[in-house]
Amino acid sequence: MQKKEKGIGQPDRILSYFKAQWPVLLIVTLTGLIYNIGLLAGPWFEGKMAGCLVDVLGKRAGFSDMLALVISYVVTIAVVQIARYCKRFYVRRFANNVNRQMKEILYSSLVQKSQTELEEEGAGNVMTKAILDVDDCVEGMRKFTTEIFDTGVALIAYAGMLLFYDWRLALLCMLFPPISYIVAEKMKGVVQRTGAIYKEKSGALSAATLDRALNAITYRVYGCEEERKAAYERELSSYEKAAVKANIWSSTLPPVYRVISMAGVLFILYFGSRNALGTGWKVFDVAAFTTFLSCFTRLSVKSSSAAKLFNAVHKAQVSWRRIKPLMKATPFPETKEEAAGELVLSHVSFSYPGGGTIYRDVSLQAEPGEIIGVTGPVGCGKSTFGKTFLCEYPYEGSITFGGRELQELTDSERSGSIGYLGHDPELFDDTIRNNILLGKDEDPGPLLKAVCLYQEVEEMEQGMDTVVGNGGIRLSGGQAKRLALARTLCYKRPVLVLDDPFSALDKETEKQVFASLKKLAADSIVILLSHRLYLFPQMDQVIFMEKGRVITGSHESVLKNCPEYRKLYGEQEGGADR
Ligand SMILES: Nc1ncnc2c1ncn2[C@@H]1O[C@H](COP(=O)(O)OP(=O)(O)OP(=O)(O)O)[C@@H](O)[C@H]1O
Repeated sequence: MQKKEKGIGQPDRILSYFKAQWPVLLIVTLTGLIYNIGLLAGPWFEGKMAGCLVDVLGKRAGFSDMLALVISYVVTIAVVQIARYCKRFYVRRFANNVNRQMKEILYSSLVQKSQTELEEEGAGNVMTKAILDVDDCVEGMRKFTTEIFDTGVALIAYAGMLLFYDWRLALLCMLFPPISYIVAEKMKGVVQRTGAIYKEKSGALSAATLDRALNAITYRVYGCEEERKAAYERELSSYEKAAVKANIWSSTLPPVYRVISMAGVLFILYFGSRNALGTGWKVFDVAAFTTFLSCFTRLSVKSSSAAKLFNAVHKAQVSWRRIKPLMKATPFPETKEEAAGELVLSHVSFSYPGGGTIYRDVSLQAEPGEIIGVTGPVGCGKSTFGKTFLCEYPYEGSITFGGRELQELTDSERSGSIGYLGHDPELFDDTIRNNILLGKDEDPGPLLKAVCLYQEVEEMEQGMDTVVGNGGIRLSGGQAKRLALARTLCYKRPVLVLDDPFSALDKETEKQVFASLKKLAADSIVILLSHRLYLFPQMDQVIFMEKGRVITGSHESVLKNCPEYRKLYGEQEGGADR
């Protein structure tokens, strides 16, 4: 059993994730407030110290006054920094928790999509894209949670302090940061456009470089090297021009925005000095003047981070919109005791819509613990037979499991009863651990041992946290197959259909994995589709398929009654081993 979607009322609403994490967010709020209010102490102390320095020089205060101020300043800054550390720690924890919860829900929803849907969309791709979207979405939530304090609260606090000292001067100089936003917003188009052109040119140059490298010999042999070189030079020079343009816009504009945002300093210098001289709107001493100036400088620096916040939120919204339809409260189908039972096939025939019969009249009975080996020549319909249990297309005859007709079960009931491992391992761009556990909270070690992958994973630099790439691209074929088998065993069902899970394994590994399978799936019915036959003597039943004809029985009886099976078995090394 898993602890899934605990505390997530409506997983398709982003607020639910914030609500579920309220204790962590409470700590974030408290430490965030301490940190941000504490930040005000910086300018305040700086002002006080400047004032004290003037007093010390004018002999109105002693060195001990300054020392007391400095010590209080250091202590306050230390407290503020500790609060900042705690806040960041808990924001990270919030993000990790939400990421895990979202992925659990996502995995659960993807696992229950029909095999056809997944195949159409490319299961590995769907998962990889959705996982990246979850990461972006959570990153946006994390930035929002961080920035709401680091930027939002800090801005309010600084603005409050400025208004407190001199509201007219505050309003006047606070006009400039919004002007810098507006200018930045107006210029965004140019920056994005030149950036996009640069990326495009960079892609073209990479393609041209690769082309020259891969086809170097061909170009030389056919004497078109010079021509290719000239074309390459053209790509290179247009890339350089685009890079310079993009860099000019992206690197020169931020200082301009900063200057606009800081323009209020000129007003502070003019009107603040008048205040200090006693001829302005308010009366400032040196401390108040310094505090005001320092506060405004920080406000204007902070205000530039507001753009970061908007960008993060916008990106998160886009990702959320894409994954929202998948974020449904569909708990993983659990294997129920009462679901275990006998599998009975009675006169089952199958043809794809509009096509001829792939196999006909299969009848058999199987008890939990039995392994049924399905084989036959290439293209005989093994995979089709395996997929019949997924009920993507209607079959003729009857297949009952635990007394219930398979095609009358709901999707969720069926996926709770039938586990399926297809030809394609369907791995997604996540860690080995996540590819197996799909959000479950347990140790994947025993499963990796069962599929003889533990040692290899241990030797990888990141171990179980190695990211395998989309479709398991960074693994060998055999590793990918075993990883997918580990996942299937992690989500064991009463009936397990495994389509050639050992095809990329050597004989010795296959034997070991088969032994583990027998042990781990001792209470399931396993339907094992395979080309290789040397393990077939260990099967409880054998199904041999050829040209629509199906022969069932024990290995010995099929061997005796079916010359084609005998021939196939004899041709394989396993036959000789016997
Ligand atoms: N979705 C489909 N629609 C129509 N025909 C299909 C479909 N899938 C498979 N077939 C056909 O069904 C027949 C059996 O294919 P299947 O993949 O089940 O055989 P197989 O024994 O698993 O093949 P292999 O030995 O290559 O693994 C083939 O003639 C194939 O063209």
